Order: sequence, then C-alpha cells, then structure tokens
Amino acid sequence: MTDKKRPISPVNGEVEHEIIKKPNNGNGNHKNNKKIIKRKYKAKDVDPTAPLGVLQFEIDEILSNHQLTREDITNNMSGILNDETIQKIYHRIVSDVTIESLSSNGDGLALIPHPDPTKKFQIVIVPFGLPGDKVEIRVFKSHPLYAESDLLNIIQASEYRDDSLINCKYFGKCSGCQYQNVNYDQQLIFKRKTIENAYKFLAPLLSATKGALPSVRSTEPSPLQYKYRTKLTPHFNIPFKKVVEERPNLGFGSKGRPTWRKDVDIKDGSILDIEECVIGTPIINQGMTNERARFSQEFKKYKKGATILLREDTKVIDKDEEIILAPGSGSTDVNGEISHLQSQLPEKQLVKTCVTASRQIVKEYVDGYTFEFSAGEFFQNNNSILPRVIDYVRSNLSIDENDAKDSNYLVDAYCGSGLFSITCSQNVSKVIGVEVSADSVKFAERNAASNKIENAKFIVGKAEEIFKSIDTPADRTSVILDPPRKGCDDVFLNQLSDYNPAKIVYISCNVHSQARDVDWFINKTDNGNKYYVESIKGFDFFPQTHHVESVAVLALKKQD
Ligand SMILES: C[S@@+](CC[C@H](N)C(=O)[O-])C[C@H]1O[C@@H](n2cnc3c(N)ncnc32)[C@H](O)[C@@H]1O
Repeated sequence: MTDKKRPISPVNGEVEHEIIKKPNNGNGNHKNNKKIIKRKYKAKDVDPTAPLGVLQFEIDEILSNHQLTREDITNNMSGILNDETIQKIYHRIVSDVTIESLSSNGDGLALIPHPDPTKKFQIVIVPFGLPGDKVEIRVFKSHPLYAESDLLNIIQASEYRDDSLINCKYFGKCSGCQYQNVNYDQQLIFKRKTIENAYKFLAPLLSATKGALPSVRSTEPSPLQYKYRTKLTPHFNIPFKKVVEERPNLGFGSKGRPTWRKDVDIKDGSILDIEECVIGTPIINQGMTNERARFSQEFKKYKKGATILLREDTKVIDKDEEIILAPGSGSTDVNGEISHLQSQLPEKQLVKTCVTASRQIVKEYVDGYTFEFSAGEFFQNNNSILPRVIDYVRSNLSIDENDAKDSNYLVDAYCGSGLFSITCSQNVSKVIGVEVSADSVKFAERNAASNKIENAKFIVGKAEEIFKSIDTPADRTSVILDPPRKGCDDVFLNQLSDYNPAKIVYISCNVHSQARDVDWFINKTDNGNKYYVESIKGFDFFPQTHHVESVAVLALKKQD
C-alpha cells in the first residue's frame, strides 16, 4: 500500500506587510528612524481541486495553446503593491478583449497585451464574459500569473450570448448565477466540458492512458431550470461598532463592479439587496419577502452581520385533509400568518412552507419517499432532478443483472439522512449507510422506518473507518460515495481498494476532487488496477450557474 500524499500547489496568494526600519543616521536621534512599510505578495498553498487551484491548470492550458511560458505573462507584484505609478499602468481599462474560454467557475478567460513591454500577454479573468465575446474591461486586481477585471461593455456578442434570456435584474452583478444568458442546451454543453477538463487536469494518469476514460456522457438536464432551489441563505453585514440608521442590504454577494448591463441600475455594495431570487422555489421567495419585511423592522437590534436560512418544507397529506400549520412551523407574513403553498398529486396534496430555524425538522418528498432532516443539515437543493439522479444511480449499482436481489449488498458512504440508501434499497438484501453527523444518522434511521425500509442499517462514523464494521461479501457489494466538496481522503480510498467491492458509484458536487480521487484510486491503491471507469455523467443540479454534479461509475475488469 502506498502512503504517498497528494500534492497541493502554490497558486494564489495574499498581500503581507513587511516593516523595514530606515537605517539609523548615526546622530543618535531615534525620532528620525522612520518605518517604511513594504507590501509583499505571499503565495499560499491552494487545494488544486478548489476553483483557484483549477485556475492554475486553466492558465497552463492557455499558455500551451499560445506557445507562451509563465515568464511571458508574469505581473510585477512588488511594483503593483508598492508603486502607485506602476499600479496605474496595470489597473486600467482595456478594450477589444476577446474571451477565449470559460473557467471552471463560469468566468471568461482572456489574453490581453501586457502593460510591461518586456512581457507578452496578461491572462485576465472576466466574469460574465462568454467565449467569443469581444468586450471592454477594467483590470482592478493583479496576481502573479493573472489579473481580475470587471466587464464594462460588450463590443461584439459571442454566439453563445442571448441577453434576452436573462430573467433576473441582478444577473451580471450577483455572484450566484453565471449562465442566465446562455440557452439551456448550451449550458449543459458547457458543464460537460467542465467535467472533461476536470478529468484532463486532475486525472493525469487516466488521461494519459488510451481508452482509460470513457467519453463524458451528455449532462442530464434539470426538469426545472428556474424556481428549483429549495434552500437559500441571504445575508447582511453590520459595520463594526456602528449604529446603523438605514437598513443594510440583505441578499447575496456581488461579483465586482461590472457595468455591462445598461438597462438596470443596481446599487453597488459587497452584498446586493435582493428581493427575489429567480432560481429559488416560490415558497422560498415568499419566505424571503417575509424575512426582509421583518429585517426592515428589526435591523437595529443586530450588532453584527448574519445569514438567514430559508429552507423549503413539504408536508404530504391526504387529498381532502385539512391543512393545519402548527404555530412557529414556518416563516410568517406581515399579518403573522404562516405562508404556505399547496400542490395536488393524484392521491395526495403537498403543502409547502419556508423554515428559518436551523434545528427545525423539515420534510422533502422525493419520488414517492419522504425524508426528514434538520433544516440546517445537508440535503440536496434541487428536488426536481432527484428522481433522475436516483434512477441513474440505482441502475448503475447492479453487479450482475441476472442475480437475485438477495445476494447483493449496498454500502452508502457519506449517506447523510439516507437519500440514496433508502431509494436504492429495493434491489439489495442489505444496505449499510455511514455518516459522520450523528444528527443525520438519527434522521436516516427515522426515514428508513417511515418509508418502511427494513433492510437498512446506519452507522455514525467517518467513512475512513467504515470497513472495520462492514461484513458484507465484497464481490457482491456495491459502494456509493457522495462526499463533501473536498472529496475522499487517501485513507478512505486505500481502504476502499483493500475492501475491493464489485462496483463503485461516486457522486460528487466537485468533479475536480472526484477526478483526482478516481485517478488516485485506480492508479495508486493496491487493488485500483482491477477497476476501470465504466461511465462519467453530469447532472445539472444548479441550472443558470456553473455548478455541475458528476456521477462516475467504476466496475471491476472482467477476469480472463
Ligand atoms: C454531499 S453530502 C451527501 C449526503 C447524502 N448522500 C445525500 O445525498 O443527501 C456529504 C455528507 O458526508 C458527510 N460527511 C462528511 N465527512 C464525512 C466523513 N469523513 N465520513 C462520513 N461522512 C462524512 C456530511 O455530513 C454529509 O452528510
């Protein structure tokens, strides 16, 4: 077994202040010993699977496409940080900038002429720029290998740009959505490219081996492309030690100071004041209206900034049952009434409210199953796509289609409140779910009982220790992995390999850590080379944004 650690790369940095004392002039008068503060750029280690880490690969790709070296594009950080004249040369308006590609974060990337005549080009990030756009930008911040900019004007629109599709007045300034002006089919193509790039950048061994990676399947669309988010977390700031007279903005973070949307006038600020979020579900937006009204009355009571939780709760009741909303069970309107919305199913009705207390228990209705969990705990945020992803995961768990269910088992590592364990339990004789949050495990057990699932057992613990307590025969067991953004750690992947299950279905909200883990698992663990990547497919959990969920299926190679 290998104990090699995966590398982290120095990509980005922060500004540090170095205090330099002017030398004593020898006259013994220490009052004259002025201090000079020199600003220094200090590189920080960044996880290569985080957006700034991925940017490093994207920069290298642009360099290689243009036969440039890093030396050709570096910025004079010491000059920019310590000399205003140099800073002004760098932080400038540039016109006729052609966007070349998209970053994994959905920002445009471009090459612009370098302000230093001894260099060739600068790489610049242009949020809301689309490949092929010709734009005007303001460069406002520099890093050693790239600069940040605001989009000022679209000079010539890219073939991907259709601004008539924009649904939100805050689009183009809010940091939440990147693709409202891209038609939905194209958004899905962009996301597929993100997955392809993730494997190219972070699975170098698999990428270098012919046939080791299947072509990435087309991205599964979300049935709802707007009004799908069942959770939003608007926030506000209160200036330190200040009495606030005017209600602070309540909403979401802004992305720089772009001015490209000429038809809307939005007040600048690091947090935008947002009344409605077009990707939130109707009841979440009703909750937003209620909580904004309350905040307008109460903002003077706050001493510091905070985040407001808005989480959809769905009660399933009989078709003719009277709707009873318990006091305190949801966000209330200006009349003190709990806001709710109903919808009809053939046999039942769904009653939706918006919960704001993180410890309150909420319910989701997914494909005929109900799930309860604490409002503040993890649960997938796009209910509309869940039946599709569950169906796909379920169909990929099967070890051998001819086998009876009695002889197959399922391990659901990182199981949360049991979404996959419960919905995938029918085709196996036993499910074991593992989850680090005791609260989520409590709900997983409760959800199994309420959905009448009798073959599921849940363990509180780290996935890294899971295999001590698993006694199912590995050759009849499939494993679901659905870790947080950072992915799985080496200890877990080594143990998974030692366990040597028949099938692995890896679901991930960060395809970059997924690609890194899959590469590591297959190439660096003891049994990894017994597996191949059967399929990779994206699911669009977050339309209008750059995010993509990726499902990779690993199967054992057939023995000769
Ligand atoms: C992306 S969520 C997936 C949850 C679940 N599969 C679902 O779809 O609702 C990741 C889950 O992993 C849990 N988790 C984080 N680190 C863990 C670890 N080391 N071992 C086990 N579970 C962990 C989190 O508490 C969270 O519930």
